[in-house]
Parts: sequence; C-alpha cells; structure tokens
Amino acid sequence: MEPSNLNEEQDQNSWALNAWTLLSKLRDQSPLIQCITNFVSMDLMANTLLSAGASPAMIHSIEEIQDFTPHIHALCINVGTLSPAWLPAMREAALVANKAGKPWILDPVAAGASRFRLKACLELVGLNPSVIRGNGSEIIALSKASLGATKGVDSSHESMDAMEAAKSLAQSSGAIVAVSGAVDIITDGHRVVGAHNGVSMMQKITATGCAVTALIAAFIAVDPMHALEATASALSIFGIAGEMGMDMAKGPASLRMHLIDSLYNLDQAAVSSRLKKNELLSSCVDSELLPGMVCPPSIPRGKGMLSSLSATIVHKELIKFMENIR
Ligand SMILES: Nc1ncnc2c1ncn2[C@@H]1O[C@H](COP(=O)(O)OP(=O)(O)OP(=O)(O)O)[C@@H](O)[C@H]1O
Ligand SMILES: Cc1ncsc1CCO
Ligand SMILES: [Mg+2]
Repeated sequence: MEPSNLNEEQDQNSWALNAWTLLSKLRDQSPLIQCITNFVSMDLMANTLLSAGASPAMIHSIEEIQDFTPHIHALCINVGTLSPAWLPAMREAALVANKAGKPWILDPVAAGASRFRLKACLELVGLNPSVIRGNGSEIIALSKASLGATKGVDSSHESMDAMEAAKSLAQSSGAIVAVSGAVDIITDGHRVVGAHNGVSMMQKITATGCAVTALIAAFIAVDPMHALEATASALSIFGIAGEMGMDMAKGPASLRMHLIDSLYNLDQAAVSSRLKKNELLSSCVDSELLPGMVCPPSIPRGKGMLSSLSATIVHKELIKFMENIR
C-alpha cells in the first residue's frame, strides 16, 4: 500500500474510533439536552436523541429557564417557527447556559427568509454558541448577514457552495460551523473537515437537519473540549444511520422509521466500515501555502474556487507537479 493511502486509512480509522467512542459515552452518560425548537421538529428531534441514548427535554418557557437550564448538559436553539414571544426565552437560555458553562448549538433555520429572522439569528450568534449548524443557504445568509440566499427552510445551495461562508462565519463568531448536505462540512475557520455519509432521501424528511443539530448537541455534551471532532462525529453517525435505514426503506416515511431504528442499533462494526471523512482543502490560495510550497495548476485557485480535494490528493498533485517541473 502507498504511504499516502496508508495515512488516509489510518486517518479514517481514527475518526471512526473517535465517533464510536463518543457514541458509546453518550449511551453511557445519557446527557440531558434542552431543546427550544420549532413545532415541526419536536417529535423527530426528541426521538433522534432518545435512540442515540440522550435524554431530550423540549422545555422552552422563559419562566422555567433559571431553574432548569443550569442542570442540562447541552442546549439546542432552533428558530424554525420563530415568533417574537419565543425570542426572549432563547436569549435567556443561551445566557444561562453560558453562565453555567454548558455548550449550546444554534440552528438558524431559514436565516435569510426575513429581516426579523435574520436579525434574531445574528443576535443569537452574538451570544457565543459553541456550534452553528445549518444548510448551505442558511450559512451563506448568516455569514453575509443578508436576505435572499434562501427560498425557505430548504437549501438552494450545495454545502460546498457555502465553504468560504462557513469559514468566515466560524472566524467571526468563534463557533464551530457545520453545513449539512451531500458532504457535511465542519470548520473552525481554519481546519475544514468533510463528512461524506448519508443519503439524499434524508432531505425528503422534514426536520432531519433539526434532528442532526440536536444530535450534535448530545455529542458536544459528552466532549465539550473537542467541539469540531464531536460535531463531525455526530454528522457521520447520523449519516451512517441514514444509509443503513435506506437499505430497508421504501420512501421518506419508512426511512424516518428505519433511520431511528438504525441509530438505536448502531454498532462499532458498522461505524468502522461505513464512516467516510477527510480534511478538505477549499482552494489553493498562494498566501496560505506553507513556505516552499507551490500551487499546482490542477488545483482550483483563489478564494471562492471550491473543491473537495483532500489534503492527500493535493499532496499527490503537488508531488506530480514538482516532478514535471524538475
Ligand atoms: N444530498 C445528500 N446526500 C446525503 N445526505 C444528505 C444530502 N443532503 C442532506 N443530507 C443529510 O440530511 C440531513 C439533513 O440535512 P439538510 O441539509 O437537508 O438539513 P436542513 O435543510 O436543515 O433540514 P431541515 O430544515 O428539514 O431540518 C443531514 O444529516 C445531511 O447530512
Ligand atoms: C418545514 C419547517 N418550517 C419551519 S421549521 C420547519 C422544519 C424544517 O426545518
Ligand atoms: Mg434546517
């Protein structure tokens, strides 16, 4: 086996082991996850958390936050069916979670659909979420702080289209930013990881995005010091459950059922054999190359030129290029 393939295989194995370790911890510890979420997603979100081993609580009244939120292990805030009455509770819960040192995640559903929603999402971003998870259109709207990138709750962008927006949002907010899609992208603003599990039919079940955001909350509850790895692991685990569910499903409704069953029954063998993850390189920007490196012509150049080339492929391309110019 070539050394680069060996490295890639070792990398996959360590991601898979980490994802499995976190899922096992989650099952052992059963973290309490407070969800302030939309009316559409409450059921799927709670069932996803339960089947993964966590303990969901859909508690959103502002009157309960001071008593309840200090005792949770992580908080999930989702603005899907936002109305002005809900916003103070979201704000308060985020502040109490921060004060109690509990991680929290924001799902900026349809962030670019209205000024009210965008302003609310930007305000919540300012309250230091550990993670922000959205689809491509939502992350672009949030990163540019502008309306119109979205037609509603569904994405009109590929996740890859949002890579630079995700990096920039992560840098400006200090949060880990995750963009769901055919390839889930996870970034801290510098490192970019791609998680490749899942099936496209998952988009045909409402609130799968909301559910995976809640699952990320459960993963960061058990490993708050490694939010990027925990986020990537949750996305991979949910994607693997989707793939296994799809083997038994006839359409979206039965996929919903089989996905939950697969998540509940997931074992280490399935995680090890199915998990697909790598480091992504968004583009080849001369100023970002290490001293002595050059950008080969076969790699897209400049910011905004997006590709899903793994660091290993780039490395191989660099070697080929250097050999040719010698
Ligand atoms: N083309 C695809 N192929 C594989 N998996 C996908 C694809 N698109 C989405 N997914 C997976 O489906 C799940 C939901 O992602 P999606 O981007 O649809 O979220 P969303 O738009 O926020 O959904 P919702 O608002 O309905 O909750 C994620 O786990 C994601 O990885
Ligand atoms: C369909 C829908 N509308 C508001 S929230 C929601 C669930 C998916 O985000
Ligand atoms: Mg969504």
